[in-house]
Order: sequence, then structure tokens, then C-alpha cells
Amino acid sequence: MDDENMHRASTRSRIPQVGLRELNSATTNARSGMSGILPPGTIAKKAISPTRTKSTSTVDTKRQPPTTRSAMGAPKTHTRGNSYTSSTITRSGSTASRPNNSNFSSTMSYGARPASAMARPQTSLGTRRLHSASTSMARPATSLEHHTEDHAASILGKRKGMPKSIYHTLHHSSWSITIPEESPHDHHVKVSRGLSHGAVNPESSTPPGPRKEVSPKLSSHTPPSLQRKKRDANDRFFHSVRSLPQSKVPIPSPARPTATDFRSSSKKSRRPPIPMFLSKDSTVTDFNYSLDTEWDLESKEKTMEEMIARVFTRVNQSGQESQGLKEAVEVYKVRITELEQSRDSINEKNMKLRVEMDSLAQQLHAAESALRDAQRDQEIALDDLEQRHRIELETMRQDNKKEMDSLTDRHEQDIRSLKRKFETEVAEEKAARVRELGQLTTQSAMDIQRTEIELEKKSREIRAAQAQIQAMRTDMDREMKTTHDLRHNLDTVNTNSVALESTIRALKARIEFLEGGREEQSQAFEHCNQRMMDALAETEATKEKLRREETLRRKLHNQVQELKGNIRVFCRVRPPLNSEPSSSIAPMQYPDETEDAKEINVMGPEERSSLGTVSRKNNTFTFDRVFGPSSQNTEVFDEISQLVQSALDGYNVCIFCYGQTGSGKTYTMSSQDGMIPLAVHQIYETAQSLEDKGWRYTMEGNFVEVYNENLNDLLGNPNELDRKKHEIRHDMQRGKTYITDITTVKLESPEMVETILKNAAANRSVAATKANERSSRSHSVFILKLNGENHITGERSEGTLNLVDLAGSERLSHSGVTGDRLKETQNINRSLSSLGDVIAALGQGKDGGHIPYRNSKLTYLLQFSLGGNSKTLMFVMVSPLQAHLSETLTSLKFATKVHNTHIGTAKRQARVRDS
Ligand SMILES: Nc1ncnc2c1ncn2[C@@H]1O[C@H](COP(=O)(O)OP(=O)(O)OP(=O)(O)O)[C@@H](O)[C@H]1O
Repeated sequence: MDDENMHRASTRSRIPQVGLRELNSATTNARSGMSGILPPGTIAKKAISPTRTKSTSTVDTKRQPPTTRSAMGAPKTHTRGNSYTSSTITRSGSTASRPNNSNFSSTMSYGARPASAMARPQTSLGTRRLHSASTSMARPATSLEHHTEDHAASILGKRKGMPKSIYHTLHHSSWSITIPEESPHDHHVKVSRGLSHGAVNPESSTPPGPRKEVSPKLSSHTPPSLQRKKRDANDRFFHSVRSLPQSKVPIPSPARPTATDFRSSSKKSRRPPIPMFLSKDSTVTDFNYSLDTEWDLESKEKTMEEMIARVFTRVNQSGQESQGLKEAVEVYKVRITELEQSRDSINEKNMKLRVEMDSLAQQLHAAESALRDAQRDQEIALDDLEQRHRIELETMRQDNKKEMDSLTDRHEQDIRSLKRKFETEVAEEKAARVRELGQLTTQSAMDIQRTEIELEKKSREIRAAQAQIQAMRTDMDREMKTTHDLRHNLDTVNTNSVALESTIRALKARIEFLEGGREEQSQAFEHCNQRMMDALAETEATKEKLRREETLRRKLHNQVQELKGNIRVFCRVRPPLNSEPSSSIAPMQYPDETEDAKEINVMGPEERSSLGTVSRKNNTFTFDRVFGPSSQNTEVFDEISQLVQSALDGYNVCIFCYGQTGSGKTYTMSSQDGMIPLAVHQIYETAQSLEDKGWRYTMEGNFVEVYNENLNDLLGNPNELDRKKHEIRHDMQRGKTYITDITTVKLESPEMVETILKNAAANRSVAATKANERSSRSHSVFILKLNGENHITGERSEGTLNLVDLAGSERLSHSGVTGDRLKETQNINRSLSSLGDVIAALGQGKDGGHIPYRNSKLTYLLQFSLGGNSKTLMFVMVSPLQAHLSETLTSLKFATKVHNTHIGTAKRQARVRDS
């Protein structure tokens, strides 16, 4: 093999795996063992280039002429077929140059690695490939194991004519030169160096058959002329060899390179040590070269024989050396066996590990796929769940929406029903509250009235207490003054005592003087006594005369009243109010205004005659007294005070006010200076003045109301108004009237009458409403019963003063009035008509004639105060307004009728004390 091919093989078959350098080196050593496995100490001599090793496979030279290229193609074929071999060969030198890289190499020394150790390096090719490679490849190590000497001998033995010694030498020196003779074209010269016994294993070599001996690279890149040239040279060489006699051609034993040379060569160059071996010993190259030259056969035979002789010599030497080598080989074999066992165990472990790894990988793969399946299943399940969840959500949403709609409807219905219920309840509550408010208002008004009454009472008590205090102060002042006066008098007395003592002394002297004229003094004393007795008799006669005169006065007073008429009519016109303009005032005249007026002229409404002339009728009315608008209550009372005195004298007196609503009836009767208070005051004053004349009076008052022909107690409980029934009872013998369950108030002071009037007014206002002014729709009667007793004369008197405020006398139309209002109207009209009827009946003056008192409650109540022994005064009240003119004329006409009525003589209700 030339350097070029060696280098080419080296470059093409470089072992790439650096990490497997250890085994590679071992492998390389094994390869190099072809030349490098030497006995210790002889390595340098045995070194031989493994590149010389040729495949033992034969090539048909006829079809493919033997050329240098084809000869070199065999290893190339191996190299191409199994790059492993080629690479190990190429690497051998470089590996050998680095023996220290491996302990094993160092231990075994260079080239000591047996061919069997050329196990497939631990590369990435994997165990299987290693195994296949080890089984399929022609490995020297394998051949080393399987080739025996017999086998080698059989090979060598095929060389006919070879002397046994030579054969033996060759056999033991591991060198062999095989010249095939089966085919003239098969010019392979096998010069091989087996490790032990020929080291050529044709079975392990490339399998027989046609082979492409030429390197494709060489064929493709080498110029055809050069290829042809080399083929010619090879042909010539093999031709000359064939022409040699059939004998072993001794090949001079090359001088073996020493290990040092090998190393140095490796260090200098990566080229294999072959050239060194060849150049040093001039063996193959020279031999080839010499073959190429034209030989002189005889001389050359000699030379050859010499060479063979040298070879034999060297073979003998080599035989000896080979013996040592065999021993070494045995050692190596053992070692290799151990290593192989170790390798096998490692391989087994590797195998196991790989199997475990594979199983783990499979498990991992299975787990991963299971995981992926599980993930996929989970995703599918999740999708399904999500889908179901979405559907359920949608269903729930729709259900909820339906439920919410139904709930909303129900809720709205509930709200509507609740609202209706609430409104009903609110309306009921409101009505109840309104009723309650009305009751509370009424109650509060009553409470206020009671409180006012209480306040009034308290204030009266306070005033009384203050008056008492004032009286006590006055008394105290008087006492103090008296004390002061007494002290002054004491001083005076003391002063006078001195004077008196002197006076006494003077009197004693005078007594002594008078004792001398006693008779004159006795006469003077009797004269004085007589005069005093005369004066006392005269005084008693005067008092008797006064009593007789009082009785006479009463008789005369009664006679005067009788002369005035038992029923009298006064007319009073109220003044216009501030709210009433003068234009609304009806023209009225008072002809006798300067003196006691008794006439009133009232211009009637305009009347249109048949001729169309408008005229107004002048109506003149004459009464017992006419009071104009400017008249005061006191003036009016002066005129009636004599009637009040009549009541004190034991007559029944009835004073009533008649007139339309707003004409001034209440003002005249019940105002602060009205007839009732003034009458009470007068009664008190008169009663007190009569005390000197022996009269003691008790006064009891009732205040009643006639409303709708029912009696109401205006001094009673206001809640019982219109509820409590009161009956009118008449004591016909005594001419007394009683009312059942009526409140009677003892008038112990003139101030009490104010309280009575206020209570009565309050009770009437409680019963009043806006649509029904109570004072206008009912008659009020203040009844004052006066009982007097004269403890001197034993006389008794029982008079009654009735002060009546009639309901409005205006003509009330029945049309358009219904219910309570109609009933009121009917009752008012009936009672007033009854009054007129009673007065008219009284005016007829028939004894025992029927007087229709019972036609109304009012006349029945006033039965003993109208006619008979009673004195009646009617005030006809007149409104000054033009609008009331018609009613005014009606009232005046009614009053005129009453005024024209003559009622019989009144009888005094007096009795002589039974004693
Ligand atoms: N002589 C008068 N001087 C001043 N004011 C008067 C006089 N007479 C009546 N009035 C006033 O005229 C108004 C109506 O009087 P009053 O209420 O007394 O009439 P009446 O006839 O009692 O009415 P009713 O029938 O409604 O009770 C009251 O405001 C009252 O003060």
C-alpha cells in the first residue's frame, strides 16, 4: 500500500468519537497488533505496518486485472465495507503515539493489545451494531480466536513445493507470502503477518464473490492514464512472479522498528510506521521494486536463495522469538479473555441498563401517552361538562327568568292588593282620626271651659283672699290706729287724771257744796228722764210708721206696675255694627227721642202702585218704651228694675227678648251689663237693704234651654245636652214650676251670676255647629227664684224672675229645608206662635178661659210667669239693617199685638208667717 492510499484510508476512516478513545485505542492497538503485539522487550523489532495485511479473499484477475489499485482495493473494500477496520488501521499509529493516554496501553505496552480486543468501541453506534459488527466483520481478533495452526497449515500447505522448513519458518514467524495459482490473473501476493498462526482467516474475510476492488474514490478521481499505467506495472509484476518456479519466494525479513522509532515516528507524523519499516529494511518496497525490474533469473535466483537463506535464518530467529511471542500471546489471551468477560459483563450491564432504559422509556412513553390520553379525556370531559354546565346554566337562567317574572307578577299583585288595603285602612284610619280629632277638639274645648271656670273660681278665691287680706290689713291698720289712739288717750287720760284729780277735788268741794241743795238736783233728773222716755216712744212710733210706709210702698209699687200693665213691651233698636255700612241701614225715626220715647217710625219697603209710582210706607209703632241705637243697657235696666223689685216683692216676673237673629237679644239679656247681671246685682243690693227691715232672702238660679221642644240643663254636664230628659212639673196650688234633674245654683254673691252665664254659654257652644248657631235656634231661660222672709213681721215672699232669650223670630221657610234644620224651624215657629197665642189668650182676660200653655215647652215652662199674678216684659229687638226691614216690620207688628194685650192683675206671692 502506498502512502497515498494509506493516507486516504486514514482520512476517510477517522474515528470520530473522542469520548471512546480508550476503547478505540484498544482497538487500534489490536489492529496495530498485527505488527505491534510483541513479546515484552521485542516490540520494536516486531513492529510492522498493518496496512500490509490484505484480505485473503481472492479476486478474479481475468475479469479484473490485478493492479496496484486492485491490490490496494482489497483493504479498501474492507475499509469501504467496514470502515471500522480501515479506521483502526489508520489510527494505529496515532494511537500508538499516545500510549500514555491509557493505563491499559501502558500496562500492556505498545501494541500489546490483542486483536481480539478489537471489539467494537463503545461508540454511539450502540450495542446492537457493535454486536452485528462483531459478528459480520472480519475481525482479526476473531480470526485469532478461531484460527488454528492446522488451518494455517492448510493454507500454507497448499503451496506445493515449499520446503517444510520454510513452511515451518513462515508458519512460526507469522509471515506468509501466498501466490495464488488457480488463476493466472489472480496475482495477489499475500504477504501477511499473522499474530500467531498465519493470522489470515479467509472465512472471516470478505465473503467470496465478485468484488469491486478498485476504490470508487480512486476510480473516480485518478486519471485513466495513470490508472492504466499502474495496472500495467502490476501486470508486469505478477507476470514476472508467475514466471518464477513454483517455490516459496523468500522474503527478506525486514528489520523491525523499535518502539522508540514507532513512537518518534508517530510523534512526528501521523503517518503509519510502515514507511519507516519499509524504508529501514528495504523489504517490500525494494522487493516490489526488484520484481519490477528485469531480472537475470539465475543471478536473481541466487540472490533469492541468499535472501531466502537470510530469511530462513531470520525465520529461525523469529521462531525463537515467536515462541516467546506465543507465551506472551497466551498471557494476552488470558488477559483478553478476562477483558472480554469484563466487556461482556459490562455489555450485559449495558444491555440490562439499556433494556431498563428502554423499558423505562417505554413506560415513560406509555405514561406520557396515558397522560396525553387522560388529558384528552379530561379535556373532552371538561368540554362535555362545560357544555352541560352551559346548558344547565341556560336552563336555570330561563327558569329563573320565568320564576322571576311570575314572582314579579305576584309581587305586583300583592303590592296592588296591599296598596288597596293600605288605602282602605288609611281612609278608615283617617276617618277614625278625624272622629277622634273632633271628639278631642270637643273634649279639649270642654276642658278649656272647665279650666277657665276653674281659673275663674280660683281667681275669685284669690280675689276674695286678697280682699280678706286687704280687710285684715285694714283691720290691722285700724287696730294700730286704735292702739295709737288708745295710747294717745292713755296719755290724755294720764294728763286728764291729774286734771281729774284736781277736778275730783273740786267736785268733792262741789259735792259738799251741793249736798246742801239736793232737792233741786232731783227735780232736774226726773225732768231729763221724762224727756228721754218721750223720745223713745216717739222713735218707736216712727219705725212703725216706716214699716207701714214700706208696705204701702209695695202696694203702691204693685199698683203702679199694674197700672203700667202686666205685660209691657219695650222696643230696642241696636246700633249698626262697624262692619255694616250706613247705606245698608234702614231709615228709622224716633219722634219723641228727647223724652221717654215710646214711638218708632220705620219706613217700609218701596212699593210700586198700579200707576207705577214708587212709594214707601211710614210705619209708626208705639210701645211702653222705645230705645234707640244710642241707648245703653243701664238705661234699659232702669226701666225694668222696678220689675226686678217686684220679683223681690214676691211676684213672678218674665222678661223676654223677641226679635230676628242678630237684632241684639243676647246682647241685651246676657252681655256683661245685660239685664241678667244687672238684675242679680240689684236683687242683692235690695236684699241687703231689706235686711234692716227684717227681710232675709235666698236666691237660687237655673239656666235651661228649650231646643227642639226639649229642655236642656245649661248648667249641667255638657255631654248630657240633648240627651238627658228633663220634665216640667207645676205645683198648681203654690203656683210653682219645677224641672226634674235640673242643676240649681245658689247665688250667694252677685259675682256668681257671671259664672252661671259663662257656663251656660259654653254648654250652648259645645252643642253648636257652624251650620247651626245654637243661640239662634233655641230659647234660653234664666230662672232666678227669690225667697224672702221678714223675721220682724213674719212675712214671706216667693218671687221668680224669668229672663228669656228667644230664638230668632225670622220667618223660616219650610221649603228647601230638610232633616234637623226642618225640625228646628218647625219647633221655633211653633213655640213663638204658641207664645203669641198664650199672650193673646191672656189678653182676652176671660177668667177660667183656656190658655194654651201646653202648646209648646216654652209657654208651658213660663206658665206661672205669663199672665195671672205675673208681670211680663217683652223686648222687641230691631235690626237697623235695610235687609232685615221686612222682618223688623213683622216683629214690630207682633210686638204691637202683645202691647195691645191687657193681662189681668198680678197677684203677689206672699204669705203671712203661720206663727
Ligand atoms: N245695643 C247694642 N249696642 C252695641 N252692639 C250691639 C247692640 N245690640 C246688639 N249688638 C251687637 O249686634 C250683634 C248681634 O247681637 P246679638 O247676638 O245680641 O243678637 P241676637 O238677636 O241675640 O242674635 P241671635 O238670635 O243669633 O242670638 C252682636 O255682635 C252684638 O254685640
